[in-house]
Amino acid sequence: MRARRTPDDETDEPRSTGLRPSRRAALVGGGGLLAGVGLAGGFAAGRAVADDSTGDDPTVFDLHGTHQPGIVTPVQDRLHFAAFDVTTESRDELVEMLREWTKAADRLMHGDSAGPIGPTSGDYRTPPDDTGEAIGLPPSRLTLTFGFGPGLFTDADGVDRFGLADRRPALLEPLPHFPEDALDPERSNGDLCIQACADDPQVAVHAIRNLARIGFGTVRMRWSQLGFGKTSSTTTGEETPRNLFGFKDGTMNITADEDAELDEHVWVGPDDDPDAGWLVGGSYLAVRRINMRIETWDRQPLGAQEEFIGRTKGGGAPLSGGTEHSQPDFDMKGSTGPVMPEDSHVRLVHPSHNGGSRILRRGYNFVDGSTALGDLDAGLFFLAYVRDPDRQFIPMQNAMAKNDAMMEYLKFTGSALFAVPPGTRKGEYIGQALFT
Ligand SMILES: C=CC1=C(C)c2cc3[nH]c(cc4nc(cc5[nH]c(cc1n2)c(C)c5CCC(=O)O)C(CCC(=O)O)=C4C)c(C)c3C=C
Ligand SMILES: [Fe+2]
Repeated sequence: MRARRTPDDETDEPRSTGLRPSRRAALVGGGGLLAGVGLAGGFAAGRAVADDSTGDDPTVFDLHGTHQPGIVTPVQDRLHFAAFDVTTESRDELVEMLREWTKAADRLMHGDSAGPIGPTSGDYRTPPDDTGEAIGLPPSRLTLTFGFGPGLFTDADGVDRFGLADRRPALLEPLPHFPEDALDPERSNGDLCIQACADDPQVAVHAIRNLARIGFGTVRMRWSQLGFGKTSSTTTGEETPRNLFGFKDGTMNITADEDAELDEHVWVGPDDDPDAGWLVGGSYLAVRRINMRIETWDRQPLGAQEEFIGRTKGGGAPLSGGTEHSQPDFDMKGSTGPVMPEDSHVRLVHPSHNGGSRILRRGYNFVDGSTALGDLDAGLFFLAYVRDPDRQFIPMQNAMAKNDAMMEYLKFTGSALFAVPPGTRKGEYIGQALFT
């Protein structure tokens, strides 16, 4: 077994050898696999279901498969999400970058350096092909999920940038401006996106940073968002996580074992869009950066907080009774009206009030420092995978924006929609079917 590399080791290896330093190899057998990264809870979750992790190592997910990782694979606790603008005008350069991203993503998810040389080997006169901050860190269940925004197909003037316009999915339109949106253009939209999730934030940040480095000259990062504390899960049998309002979030999420529900609500089907056959087996990702006015929320009585949500704060049961996973009874009458208030969140977004629609949520809490007024710049970075944004996400968001009592405590500051291609087959590059 290799010992962990330290700066002092560097003189042991001749430079420019092309030896491939593996972050993982540096740890396996070194007694340090789990050390210091707080993985215990995440591991249990990862093992609870048949997941897409590769081989015997539950900390490694496979880039290759029917669907991209990072959608139904068990939700890790940390996020770095990045949206990019494509700056090149060359389709060949764009494709070449996707090839390079594919190779790097595969390496990174295995806990290897982003490039074959690594952060501390190679020619002294050239920049390393990995930035180094993940040396010694395990793969940490890193998943990298890639999406294509509307602007990749046609620009704001309708110009077909890369000969892809006739393959643009009909549903891939920028999200509309919803009532009460207060969007920051610098936190919205983008031609490409990468969702990096991992058990260790440094691993997620390292992945985004290196993919951005590889894309230099072809793409420019438009905005990015860090998240901590998942607000939903895709696995059963684990404690439901909580959002920054203190409520259990993700109780009724679609889980990885619900194959029929995933086919109905998440994966794009073969007959969905004749122009977008390349997207079959993929999905659409709706992104919303939602600031939560937590200081004001914290001054609301417990009973009012529960009425805003429609669930109890402690156990997460519907206000109509039962336990966390009981279905709400929307007809149950209280002394002043329905026990599940007409303007409560779960009533408005429940499938029975949305034509049977469900969505796969994969959001994260965020805190980005504080505002000039002394409030936390905090909230929920909402990520949802859907088969049809027009029928699923948009009506739900509209119902919420117009009628949800919780809106008083929310401010929507970022928004984007991406088409997420299906999984990458071995030997292919991410999204290849779009370009061939
Ligand atoms: C447009 C979709 C949704 C947005 C935006 C949204 C924001 C948001 N949600 C919470 C807190 C909770 N949401 C809960 C359930 C829930 N939320 C949505 C959709 C959006 N939420 C759905 C589809 C559901 C599930 C409904 C169901 O099937 O019953 C819950 C309850 C627990 C749970 O089921 O997950 C909470 C709590 C916040 C704070 C928020 C914006 C910041
Ligand atoms: Fe919600």
